Amino acid sequence: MDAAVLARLAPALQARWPHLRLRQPPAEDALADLVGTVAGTLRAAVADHGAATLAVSGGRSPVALFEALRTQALPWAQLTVTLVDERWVADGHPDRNDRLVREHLLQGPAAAAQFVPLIAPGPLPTLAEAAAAAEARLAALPPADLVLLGMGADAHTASLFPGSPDLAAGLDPRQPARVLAMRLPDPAPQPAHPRLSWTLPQLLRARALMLPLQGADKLATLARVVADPARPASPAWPIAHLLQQTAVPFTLWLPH
Ligand SMILES: O=C1O[C@H](COP(=O)(O)O)[C@@H](O)[C@H](O)[C@H]1O
Repeated sequence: MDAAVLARLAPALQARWPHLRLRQPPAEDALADLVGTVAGTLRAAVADHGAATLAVSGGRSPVALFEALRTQALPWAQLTVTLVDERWVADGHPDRNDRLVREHLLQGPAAAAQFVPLIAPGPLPTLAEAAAAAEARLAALPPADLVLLGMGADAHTASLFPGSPDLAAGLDPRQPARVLAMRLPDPAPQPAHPRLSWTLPQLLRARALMLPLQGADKLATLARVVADPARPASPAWPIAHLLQQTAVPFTLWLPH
């Protein structure tokens, strides 16, 4: 991404959404800053109420964070880890977000954490059955102490995809469901599996939201979201629904 566009992004974000907590550490400190903040938030939650719930995103971006986080001295046995979205594809498939979490986060001492996948291991249920089972599993969990969000270059977050026929339901502030089946828009983004996704109200039950953003394409998208003069929180920009809200502290990492 053009350095000049990046230089304008942080001030533009802060002007539009002054409540956002922006972090822009030097490149060599970026991962340590992110891991330290995540670990500190989880330790504080355990100190406060004896346990912590961390909800993570899938995709490829979190791999470095997961591999660094799992080396942290955390009270792993007091942690519950879950996912904000899942791809509806067979158990063990390389595109499954739970596989990513098991392989890159829940290793070594971190394996002591309780993991609550959105789709149970075993034969793949129908999408509707998977959504109903995920709803029941999430209902049994306390609100997340921390949600680690991801964002696609199309401005989706969790699996709230622009153009999905299920997006309006997912972004409805009165939506009672914690998780919904999300059919993909046409043309479908890759990997083109239908999804399960946390809804906006479920994301906003969290105590903290964090988004580490990297990649020129995603920064360019964010620049377009901020520059939308009329309605940044439109169905075209699912991420903006989280950036604009003031109920839950939102920390955003930008590259330096
Ligand atoms: O499909 C997904 O995309 C987003 C972003 O993924 P990335 O590969 O660009 O990091 C991710 O946050 C979401 O959990 C995932 O299912």
